[in-house]
Amino acid sequence: MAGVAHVIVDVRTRQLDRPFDYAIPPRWQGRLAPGHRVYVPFGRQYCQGYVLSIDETASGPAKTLKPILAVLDEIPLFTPELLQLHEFVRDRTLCTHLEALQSMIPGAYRAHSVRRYRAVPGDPPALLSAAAERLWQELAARPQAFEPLVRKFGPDAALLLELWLSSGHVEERVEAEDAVRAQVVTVLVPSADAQTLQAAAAARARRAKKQAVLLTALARDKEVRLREAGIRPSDPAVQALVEQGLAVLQQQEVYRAPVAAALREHQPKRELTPAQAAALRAILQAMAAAAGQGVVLHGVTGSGKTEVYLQAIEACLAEGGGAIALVPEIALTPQMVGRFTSRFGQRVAVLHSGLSAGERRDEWLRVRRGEARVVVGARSAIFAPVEQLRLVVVDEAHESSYKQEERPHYDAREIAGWRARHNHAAVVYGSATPSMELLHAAEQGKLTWVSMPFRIENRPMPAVTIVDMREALRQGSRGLFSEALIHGLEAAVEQGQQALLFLNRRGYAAFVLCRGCGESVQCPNCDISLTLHRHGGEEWLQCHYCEYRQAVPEVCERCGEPAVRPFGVGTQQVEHALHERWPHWRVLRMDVDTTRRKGAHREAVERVLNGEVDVLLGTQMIAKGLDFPNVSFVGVIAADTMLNLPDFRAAERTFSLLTQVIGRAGRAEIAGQTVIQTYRPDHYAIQAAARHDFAAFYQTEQAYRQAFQYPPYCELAVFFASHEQESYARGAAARFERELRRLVAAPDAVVLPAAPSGIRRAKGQYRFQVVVKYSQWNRVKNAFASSYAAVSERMRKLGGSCSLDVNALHI
Ligand SMILES: Nc1ncnc2c1ncn2[C@@H]1O[C@H](COP(=O)(O)OP(=O)(O)OP(=O)(O)O)[C@@H](O)[C@H]1O
Ligand SMILES: [Zn+2]
Ligand SMILES: [Zn+2]
Repeated sequence: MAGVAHVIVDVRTRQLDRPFDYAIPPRWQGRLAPGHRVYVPFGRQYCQGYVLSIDETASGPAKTLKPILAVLDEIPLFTPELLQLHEFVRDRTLCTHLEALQSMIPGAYRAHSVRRYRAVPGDPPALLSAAAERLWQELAARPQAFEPLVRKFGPDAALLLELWLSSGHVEERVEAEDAVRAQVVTVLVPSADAQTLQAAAAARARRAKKQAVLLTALARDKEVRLREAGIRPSDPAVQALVEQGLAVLQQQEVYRAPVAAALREHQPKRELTPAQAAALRAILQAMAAAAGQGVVLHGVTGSGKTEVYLQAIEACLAEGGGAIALVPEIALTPQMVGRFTSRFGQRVAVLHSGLSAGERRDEWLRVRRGEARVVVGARSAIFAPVEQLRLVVVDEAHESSYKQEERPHYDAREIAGWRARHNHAAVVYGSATPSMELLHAAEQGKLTWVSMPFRIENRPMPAVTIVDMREALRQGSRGLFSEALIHGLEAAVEQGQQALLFLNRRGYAAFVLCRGCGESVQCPNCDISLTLHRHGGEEWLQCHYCEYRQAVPEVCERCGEPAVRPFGVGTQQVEHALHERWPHWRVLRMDVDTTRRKGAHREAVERVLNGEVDVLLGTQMIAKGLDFPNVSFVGVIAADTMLNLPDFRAAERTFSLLTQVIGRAGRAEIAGQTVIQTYRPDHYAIQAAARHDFAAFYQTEQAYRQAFQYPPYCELAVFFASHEQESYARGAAARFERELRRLVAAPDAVVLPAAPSGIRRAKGQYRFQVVVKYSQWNRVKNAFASSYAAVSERMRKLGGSCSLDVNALHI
């Protein structure tokens, strides 16, 4: 009886998207389990693979099967739950086994192969040169990997190794090595009891002081981490203790601790307000029901949602359960992470893209080993291997960053629902502006709706003034700041409070335009205008899509007029205008351009909290989730930038973003004032946000979505084809459309005609798309899968690429 493992190999081709059979070598039998990561031969190469299932009883043909070469981890990386979940992800997003599996684990767990050489005991080969002699000595000492040998001895080493391999003097082994491995430290541990150690220490107190110190430390702490103690393993004192049998040297694994992104903000546990207590009760009930129930927590900005999450998780831990809390792009929410880590300490693991690969690996491993029971993280943390999961919290549940834009196109909110059902747990979707989808699901009775309609201590919502910029323009004002905005800023800063200025566009100006002929300067690779940047005395044009840069032309490239002028305002321009007008104010700008460096975001938040900033100016990243008690004024420079995007969610996004940014004002003792500048003061999204009137916005928006059949009244799928040549991209989209129309029809699906994407060309690739509206994924998924297969492979051979985003947020 041999046993066969069904393995998904790490080779990226759609045709290989099935398990392959491998023989389980005798020494792994009974130990190998589904979810284990293994190392296998495949074709003429070696690669890592994931065991999907095992057939212990299989025999016969197993003889001819290739064997598993190694098992890469002590425990299977994938729990049985995650293996099941990968099937769901595959089914829901039409991705491959490999894509689904790899999206669940940290990138550090990607092994590559290392070839290692070992001298075969016995007579050495003829050593004809000094170099050969040295190489042989090196190999005789211990096995060596190929790359370092060649680096050390030059290309001749490769020839010699070939020669010795064929003469049988050297053996070769292929081993797997992870991209990022465990961090190990050398520790000295006692091999005698405390009494013996103390006696030995006393005996050496005079003659061998260093040994005595080490022995005392060993008796007390049971180990000495040598690097921390500033002692080398080769130190004579260490060696002496080892030789005398009093201690041994060991390699010990240590976790890398991620601290960079979190703020040490300790917040004591609070007495809940009645609204918070009611919300907590609803969550605990959902947990107790053990039926995978979902709760929408609709709490206005500053209503104290975080405290409710923290206490729900505490209850969950008290019952021995685990929890996952998702936050959007965690690097942007250092306060949230800080509140979790200061409340739960070592029981929390933090997982997000701001960590180094090593930190992420170690945090993940702490979860897998059951040492951390609470996970706080961004989108992919929804796959954290938390066992006995009782609660999933999705904070700011309306955020589009929960949807993965690349393959596999999963939505973490949906995965949260799956995991809650699978574990008989509960899921909470918290937001000040729940999405239309959440509202719809609640109306259909699929989710429970809980409201916290007031701020903590009944603090008032900020007062909002809408400024009609058309009016200001008519009255001859050309400045960036209206009278009301200037007044609000000055009032706040003069009273020692802080102000926040929001503008959703980075750079200096939106684009440059020739006044002679009306032409703007376009990116050569993309179908969009270049953005003007001005910083540190320099000026350049930059593409926000592909990062292409060029100088600002002095004359128009089309008509030759020296009339190229900037249009549209960006954050750099606002920063400049603030400096001009109020030179003594301390202004901090926060956008993608100022926060690229690791930790930059946390530092900025800290500076605001420490009162080192008068005006915080920035894009989306200052609009959400931050809790600054001293901010009394919020100004929105231009509310229309988001409204004008060609997206059916533009109104919802505007409403949500304005509500969030207004909500940053007046969160503590001081009352909040806000000013919104806009060219469309009557738009329902702006009006509703200004009046804090959720119901009004939702009613209008719902009617519109229903009339035009947009989500939540259907789902959208977008097929994308891109190619350097326009005709290929168009052709692939047309073919997909044709295939799909052949297989599905209304009412199951409405297939819209193939058309160029919003940005027709990006990064040198033409892009065409097909949008499909459907209502039940199960009724259309097979048609999608086969239409996609009919197009994608051919497109890949032509040097282009395709993608299919189902349950898409945008078109
Ligand atoms: N029960 C309580 N008593 C006193 N203060 C509280 C209580 N609960 C929360 N707070 C404080 O109220 C403030 C706002 O809470 P929190 O940041 O959780 O708001 P939120 O609901 O998440 O709002 P937003 O959606 O705007 O992020 C915080 O400073 C928090 O410490
Ligand atoms: Zn011109
Ligand atoms: Zn570009």
